[in-house]
Amino acid sequence: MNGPSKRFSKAELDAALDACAREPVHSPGAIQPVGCLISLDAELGRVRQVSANLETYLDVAPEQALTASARRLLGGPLIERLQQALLAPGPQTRELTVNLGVGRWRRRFHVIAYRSGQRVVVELEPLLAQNEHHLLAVLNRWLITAGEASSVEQLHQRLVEEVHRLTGLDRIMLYRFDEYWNGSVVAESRTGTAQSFLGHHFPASDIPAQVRRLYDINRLRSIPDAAAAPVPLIPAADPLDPAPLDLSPGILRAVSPIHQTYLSNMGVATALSVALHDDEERLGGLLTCHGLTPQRLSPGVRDTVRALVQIAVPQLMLLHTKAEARLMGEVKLPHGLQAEPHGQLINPAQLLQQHGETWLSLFGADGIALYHRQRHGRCGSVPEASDIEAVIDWLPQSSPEASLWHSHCLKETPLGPWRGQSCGLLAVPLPLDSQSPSWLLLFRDEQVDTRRWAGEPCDQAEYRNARLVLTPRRSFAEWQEAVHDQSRVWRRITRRAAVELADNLATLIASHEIQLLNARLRQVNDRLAKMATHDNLTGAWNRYGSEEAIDAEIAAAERYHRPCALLLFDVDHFKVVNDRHGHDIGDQVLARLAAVVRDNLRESDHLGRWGGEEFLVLATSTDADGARELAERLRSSIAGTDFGQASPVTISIGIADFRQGDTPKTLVKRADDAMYQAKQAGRNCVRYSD
Ligand SMILES: Nc1nc2c(ncn2[C@@H]2O[C@H](COP(=O)(O)OP(=O)(O)OP(=O)(O)O)[C@@H](O)[C@H]2O)c(=O)[nH]1
Repeated sequence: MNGPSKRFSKAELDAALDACAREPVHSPGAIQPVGCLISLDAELGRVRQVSANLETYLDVAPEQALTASARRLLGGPLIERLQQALLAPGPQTRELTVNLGVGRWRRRFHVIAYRSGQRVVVELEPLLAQNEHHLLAVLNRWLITAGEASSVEQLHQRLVEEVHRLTGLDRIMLYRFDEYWNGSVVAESRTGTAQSFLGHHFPASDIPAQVRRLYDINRLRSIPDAAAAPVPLIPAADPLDPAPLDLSPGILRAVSPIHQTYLSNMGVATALSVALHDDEERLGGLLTCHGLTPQRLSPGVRDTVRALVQIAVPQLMLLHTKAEARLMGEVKLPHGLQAEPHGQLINPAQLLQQHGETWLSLFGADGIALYHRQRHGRCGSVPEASDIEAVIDWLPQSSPEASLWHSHCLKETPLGPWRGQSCGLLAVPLPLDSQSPSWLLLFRDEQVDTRRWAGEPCDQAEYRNARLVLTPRRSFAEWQEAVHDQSRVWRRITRRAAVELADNLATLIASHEIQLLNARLRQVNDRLAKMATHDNLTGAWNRYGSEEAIDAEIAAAERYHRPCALLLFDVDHFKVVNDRHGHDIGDQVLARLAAVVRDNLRESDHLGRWGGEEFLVLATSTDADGARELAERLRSSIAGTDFGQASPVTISIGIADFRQGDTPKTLVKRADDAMYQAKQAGRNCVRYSD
């Protein structure tokens, strides 16, 4: 930015701005000449102040009015109506239509009455003979047109066009404030003679804070003739109440000289503005109508303009909410998102590889980084990895409890040194309950913004009586200013969507990590279960697992009357193997033997280690003959296997087939007896228990 002024220091300008901000615009002690004003005491008995032009409207000289009673000046019926109206609860201002005066002075007036401190102010504005029946039709039509607008921009445009048609003024503009109260014209409808201000920026000082506050009190400001000389109040100060009369709620309040000059420099003779407040009652913009020649709008037309705006505002909020909801919908993570290959922690880099580009375009960002568990993923224009670390270190100190941090001018923040080519950052912490915080970081590069100002904003002060005062710009010709080191601002809707995305990411990460934890728990449990039922050396069931399997198989055999057999076998002279070759070789023999046996079994048969060098095979759906065949196959396979230095290795097998009434104990006992017989018979053979 070029700095606040080429000619004045910041301190000088700040002082001038301060003085401007203290100008009592709400109590100028004067009114516009399109009507007259009478200030009464709180009881509506005495007249305390009148506008100097009273005679023009009521044919009563101010001096005479000041000595008269309110009843005498305004008539008993009006005073009684005002008393009733002001006593009843309701809006601050009361509006009535009355006939006042006698003879040729009798006229219809629009009356606005309101309390101002301990006084009652009555503003009278003569009514023009206008047929205003069409106003209701305008409102009815607008209710439909406004409701049909499909975007904020379309509704803005329709509003300025509708007001243009209704008022016939030369230029209707919709003016929106940014966060710093600078304004820009976002929609316009005008006649060919009026200069266009569409897209122009106006500095915050054009509508200073105390003027903005007036719009909070009174949403409508009407200036039928900007050049008209203000009409003072007589006497200038109320002798019984020296507090200046606050005219904020009324319609006639005089225009401040600085504003008069401003409008005249702009070529504006008539101005009408209506405030647009957002759902938090913050002044968000103004609908401003300009006429190039002085024109009076009737109270009915003014009220209709105000009503058009009032109808548009909730519709605008609805459209904003819809746009926001659309964006929120788009930051929802796809259902069943393949976050990471099974069994791995969320990898931010991979997540951004999949979705980074989509998110960049949704948020209008140039770079995005996701930081989680000391790892970060990046996509687009993002500062160096070490700079990201510095940013992450600093962020929690900036506002520890905040749901986000953002800047569109990083150069002016402590992150300046690490910003790289990024000028804007929107940082949202992921709401995860973890020791080290996780962040979603959106970056924007510099956007050299060529701002079209209506008039050069820095040429707004001059020395008067050795004091710097703000002056309205003399020229409203377009003036361009290049704004550097800034990105586009992070709008509220974008900020909300980023918080939503961070929430969604946190949910994804948390559920993924819980799944991971569950998978690990399952693995550990499986291992523990295996350890409880299996033998470590051979992979066969251990004694406990074997017993469980025999129990289950006997129960099934009994229930379904299906055969099963138990083969119990023991390595012959295994002690010799250990003694000769050592225990390790003995172990290897057992492991090899189990593998050979397993190779000879069907899926449904089971191998168990009964103890030491004694094994069993539980052969399901196998009768005595099948068991004999299997036993012989096992025996010969072992005898024919090369066990290296421990060879030859042989086994003796005892077989017992299931008989109705068998228990595990009886079945094992018969198999054990048969195996004993095999040993007795010289080993390396099979015996069947009859
Ligand atoms: N290496 C090793 N040896 C084992 C293991 N379990 C039992 N043994 C050994 O196996 C041998 C069994 O010896 P014995 O009961 O006398 O029977 P055997 O020498 O096989 O003789 P028979 O059964 O009568 O043919 C003992 O020396 C045990 O120490 C084991 O897990 N590893």
